[in-house]
Amino acid sequence: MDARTSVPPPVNEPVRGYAPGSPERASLTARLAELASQTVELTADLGSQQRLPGGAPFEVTMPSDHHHVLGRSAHSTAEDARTAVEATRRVARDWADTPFDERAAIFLRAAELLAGPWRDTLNAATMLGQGKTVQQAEIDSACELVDFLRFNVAFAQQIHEVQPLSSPGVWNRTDYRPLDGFVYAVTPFNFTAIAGNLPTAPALMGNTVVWKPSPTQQLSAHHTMQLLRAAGLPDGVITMLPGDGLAVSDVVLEHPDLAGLHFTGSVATFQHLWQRIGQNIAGYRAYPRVVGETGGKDFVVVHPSADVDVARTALVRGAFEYSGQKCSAASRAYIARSVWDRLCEDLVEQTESLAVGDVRDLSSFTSAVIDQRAWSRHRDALQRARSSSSCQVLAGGTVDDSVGWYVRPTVITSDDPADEIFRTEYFGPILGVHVYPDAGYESVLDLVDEATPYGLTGAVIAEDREAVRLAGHRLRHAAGNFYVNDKPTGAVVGQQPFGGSRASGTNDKAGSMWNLIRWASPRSIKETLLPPTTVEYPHMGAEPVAPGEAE
Ligand SMILES: NC(=O)c1ccc[n+]([C@@H]2O[C@H](COP(=O)([O-])OP(=O)(O)OC[C@H]3O[C@@H](n4cnc5c(N)ncnc54)[C@H](O)[C@@H]3O)[C@@H](O)[C@H]2O)c1
Ligand SMILES: N[C@@H](CCC=O)C(=O)O
Repeated sequence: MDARTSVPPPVNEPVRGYAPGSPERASLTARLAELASQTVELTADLGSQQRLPGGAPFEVTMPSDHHHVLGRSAHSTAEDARTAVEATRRVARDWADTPFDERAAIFLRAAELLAGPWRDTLNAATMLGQGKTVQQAEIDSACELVDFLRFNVAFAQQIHEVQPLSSPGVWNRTDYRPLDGFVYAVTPFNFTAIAGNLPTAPALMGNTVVWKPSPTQQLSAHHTMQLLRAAGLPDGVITMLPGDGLAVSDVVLEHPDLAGLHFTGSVATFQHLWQRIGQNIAGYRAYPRVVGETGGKDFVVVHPSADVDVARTALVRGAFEYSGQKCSAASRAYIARSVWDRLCEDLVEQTESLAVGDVRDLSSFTSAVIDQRAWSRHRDALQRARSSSSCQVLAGGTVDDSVGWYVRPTVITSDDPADEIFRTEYFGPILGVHVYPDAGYESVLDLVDEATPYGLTGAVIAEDREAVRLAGHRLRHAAGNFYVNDKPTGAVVGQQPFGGSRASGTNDKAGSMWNLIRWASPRSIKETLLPPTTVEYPHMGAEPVAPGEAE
């Protein structure tokens, strides 16, 4: 149990604008040029040693210029995984015994370093390596990660403050122990903040962590690890294994000390990892906690009363920022006929005019998709849509891989609400639109609810209060993050705790105390201050003798 002081009240990190002529733009541009001119060795972090893993090599390239190599790494082998697990196990007890305040101070320092001197490095690495524009990098690798680091400390303190009642003569306490083993954090390519949060949240709660980032996020993962070290994170508390994770999972998921999986990525990968844990369930010392946030097919419902400009902005930003590579991206829209008649032309024109280009050109609205696999998936989806009699490509629809993995922001309408554009998570810049008759609002809400197995994010655009209420009610389980008159993306830590249910995940809400509690195993302690010294209870005594009654 830790003695506790109070932690600094968290505030959200302000988003910088990077306007032409601003000092932040000059300093970021210089760092972009530096990182772009280097080829970094992207090592594994195995506690006391940082070295390349022993498996097949791979390169991290720029999505917007795929001939440009930013870093070289290698896939981690089973032997690397064993070394990483042993490194975390060696320090587990010391870390668990480190007072909360001291653990918290490391992550608070990391937040300040990132908000200040490390900001350009993480932003530049995220822009170059993951194809984010400056705005998208800033809200992710700077602000959201700073927020996770700051707010989690405050949430952890809130958890520690939840203590039981004590009756007279007794002192009851809850000891928020770390889990009885290590946590496996497996993270996606698309958010540097998520990749940073998944290992640090369990570590803050006193756990040690084996972190397996996505190969396409390895450049910013490398810098995140360096940042944590600069903030004072001891060797082995978080170990990091680059690569595809196949050999790593063979070791980690079979290890008796596996105490938790903290995952974000696709449904298929999550279900595969959970199945493997299930298969080995009798082989663990304690039942592993499984937390996973996965895919989405996120909706925007536009009511006849909607403001057309609000709808257009929510659709374009929601669907095409970061080329739709957010689990929260708007990828299916249901638009009332009367609104569509006024919206269609502007939506198409605005989509066609979006600047799509190299992330180093700060005037780009968005850039390329992450890699060849994503690019091919979009090429095939667009070919299918073009040849389908029920689909009409209204904007975009073209791809180009000559320099980068480019897919133009695309709007496709279909009369068939069962078409795959309304059901499949392409994870890219394709927005499916279904136009419904104005009188069909209630039935369209049922359609939205039932069309996909997901339940991540969604939005309703309406001026009519009853329409908003109805959507909120009918779509209660269709989205874990529900937006009214806004895009369905851009959740802010501490303001809109993030996560969905159904196929979209376990809904443990990253950036909230509900997530952190999953990384604690509470122990109830009862201390009796004046303990009893006799066995008998009052009911066992002899009946009192009535006055005058013979004994
Ligand atoms: N709900 C959310 O909060 C959220 C946030 C971001 C991304 N996502 C989802 O993530 C997906 C996109 O990310 P992605 O392409 O990186 O997902 P992915 O499932 O392909 O990969 C996720 C991670 O799993 C790893 N992985 C795959 N197989 C593995 C194995 N056998 N053992 C160990 N690791 C393994 C990958 O290398 C990567 O690190 C989309 O479906 C998106 O919706 C969800
Ligand atoms: N939290 C992010 C999405 C994360 C998924 O990729 C948002 O709200 O847009």
